[in-house]
Amino acid sequence: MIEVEHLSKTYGSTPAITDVTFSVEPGEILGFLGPNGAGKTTTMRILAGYLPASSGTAKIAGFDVHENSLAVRQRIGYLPETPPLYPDMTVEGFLHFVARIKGVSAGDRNSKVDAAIQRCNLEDRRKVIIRKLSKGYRQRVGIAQAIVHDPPAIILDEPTVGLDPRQIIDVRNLIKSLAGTHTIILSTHILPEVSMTCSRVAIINRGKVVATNTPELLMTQLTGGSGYELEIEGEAALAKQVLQKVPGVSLVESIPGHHLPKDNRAYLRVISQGGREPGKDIATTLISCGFGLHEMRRVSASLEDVFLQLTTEEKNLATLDESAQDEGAA
Ligand SMILES: Nc1ncnc2c1ncn2[C@@H]1O[C@H](COP(=O)(O)OP(=O)(O)OP(=O)(O)O)[C@@H](O)[C@H]1O
Repeated sequence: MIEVEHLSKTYGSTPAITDVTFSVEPGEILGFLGPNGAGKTTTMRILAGYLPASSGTAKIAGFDVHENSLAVRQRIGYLPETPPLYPDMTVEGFLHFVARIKGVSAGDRNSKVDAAIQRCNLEDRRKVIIRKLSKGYRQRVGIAQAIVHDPPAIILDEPTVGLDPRQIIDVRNLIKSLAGTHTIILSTHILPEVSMTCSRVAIINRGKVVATNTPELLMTQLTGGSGYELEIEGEAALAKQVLQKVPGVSLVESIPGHHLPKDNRAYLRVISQGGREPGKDIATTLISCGFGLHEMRRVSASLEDVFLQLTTEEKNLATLDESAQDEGAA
């Protein structure tokens, strides 16, 4: 439904995205995950037809976003980072207006607006002026305007930013309820958003897609599904340096919330490379370098570990990409 191939965008001489390739199957929710400045908004805007790419192609339902932008706009709903709302209109009035400009016929407008209002739980606010709505409700109106013409594809750019925890849950549930009947691409820098909402994830870093897969398979592939938590005696920074050199170790990080400088203890998480079991070498290296080892246990790696690893290391991670795997299997 959404096919992006070798997409690049340069602002002046600054590359924002480089050779971005991914696809989203019908009914799927793809999480487009990356840190600030990774290139998420740039990609979303190109897909929505608001920004021309410097090179490469993007197609939605078979239509090129650049060459057939009108056909594409009829088939997508787009929620930018800041929802495009008219604050002096009522919710209902605004959705009628959007339905009209999106080409919904006069005869269909009432039923489409009602359906969007119902889907986004806006029944009790339909007559309210938008400027009087809370941020959470405005976001729902933003999603309602994206789906009012019932497009097959929906593009959501950071849909839960600035919402309180309750509103975040509501908006995530709403997005999940749209899957199956819609194809969704959702950009976010928030990890739990991806594991809770998305069936697949593309991780983007510094303008490049560094991995694409289901959240579960990404974790397994990258880490072999395992890591180790350590309680050691000695200086954390030094221990990290030493452990990073152990063969089979991919990432060493401090465990947040554990900081007891008084007794000279450090709490570290070590993530192994896929299929490697460096536990024995970790223990012997620590002991031979004079660290005390008070505890060492195996833990499953989290998506957070994967994300950190992919976005903090300068590695060639192309082998983690599904397409690269397919090629390998062929
Ligand atoms: N209009 C612009 N002119 C010049 N550079 C830009 C412009 N828009 C974005 N950039 C740069 O392109 C890169 C990608 O930005 P983009 O907004 O796409 O990232 P993002 O992943 O959406 O980040 P965030 O989560 O902070 O919104 C950044 O380095 C940014 O500074």
